[in-house]
Amino acid sequence: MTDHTSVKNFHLIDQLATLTDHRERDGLNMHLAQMLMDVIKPLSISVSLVMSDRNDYRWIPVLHLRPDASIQLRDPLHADFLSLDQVREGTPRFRCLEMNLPVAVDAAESGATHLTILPLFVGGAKADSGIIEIASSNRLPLHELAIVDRMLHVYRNMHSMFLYSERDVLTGLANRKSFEETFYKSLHENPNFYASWAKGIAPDKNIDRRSSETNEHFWLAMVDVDHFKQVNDKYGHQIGDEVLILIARIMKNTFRGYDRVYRFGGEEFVILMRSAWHDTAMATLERFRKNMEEYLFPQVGCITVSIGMNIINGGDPPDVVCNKADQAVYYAKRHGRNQVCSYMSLVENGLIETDVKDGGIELF
Ligand SMILES: Nc1nc2c(ncn2[C@@H]2O[C@H](COP(=O)(O)OP(=O)(O)OP(=O)(O)O)[C@@H](O)[C@H]2O)c(=O)[nH]1
Repeated sequence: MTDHTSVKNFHLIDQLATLTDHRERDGLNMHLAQMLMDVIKPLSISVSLVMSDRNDYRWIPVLHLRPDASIQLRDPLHADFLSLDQVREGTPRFRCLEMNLPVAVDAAESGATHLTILPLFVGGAKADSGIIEIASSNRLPLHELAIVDRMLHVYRNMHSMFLYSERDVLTGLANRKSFEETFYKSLHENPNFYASWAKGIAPDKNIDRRSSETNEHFWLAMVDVDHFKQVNDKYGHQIGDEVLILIARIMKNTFRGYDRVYRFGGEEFVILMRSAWHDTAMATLERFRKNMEEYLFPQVGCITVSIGMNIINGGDPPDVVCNKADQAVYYAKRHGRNQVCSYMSLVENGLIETDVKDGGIELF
């Protein structure tokens, strides 16, 4: 082996080793793209993920890397869903996902450059899938494709390891551990929002009248299943578990693909959602409450939920926002269950007292 070859091999192994240094999923896409840029030296590398809202599947470009290091990073939580390109059958990207294989698009078809499209994960064309696109002057030679394939192999292993640690084992929803990270991320990646959060600006109680679609807010809802102990006591723990799995499914079908749904533990769930208006956030939660009420759970029949919601604003750390939503849940439980209560409205109407200060500022 020549010195040159061993230096190259060492470099490759070093790149892979640093990929496994990551302790969080964030940054993994960028590291993969940088690694491929370094080894293959293409014109550009892009990563796009599939987002879904019920049966509407769209591409969200999350990363674009060129040798001059100009990059673009986007988090699906902030995407304007309807402005994204739809996933269309028959396109090279779709074929790549469908076949789970690399697809080469010649310069004549794609414009000035050759494109090599590879599936980011294995599992076909559905939500949570994605592609990596490599633009090059010439078709990628087989030995380079083999390198990309092996790097993707390591990437996928790392990715599924992170995914496993972020998931609730029973329902497959995100777990409590991943909540805090997303909570802060959602604030950081929305400059207007973060500016007011960092300054500790109190939420505007007229928010439902003043907000516009371009000025969206984040809302947190806590969901607690009503009389769940009775389900366990009457039908057994296994049926109780099945009910929790079905509730998670109803939640996934009710909320939009870019809303985040968590199981905090037991029969408690949390939703982190985006909406410009207090009333539309309430209406979405009301739709979920109704879907629950109308669903007939096998053996058990009807199960209802009590929901408390609150805006994320005014410098509240996650535990304070959760605490306020929890107070609204408590109110719902004490006043008949099977209802959605807004912390803001309850405080405004004098139905509960603000016992939590927001970064030293009294809200109302
Ligand atoms: N099957 C199952 N049950 C669970 C799980 N985690 C917690 N539970 C049960 O959830 C029940 C929660 O009961 P409580 O906190 O008394 O509340 P509840 O019966 O829903 O009553 P309200 O909240 O007042 O409407 C307990 O019986 C727990 O054992 C789980 O993973 N699986």
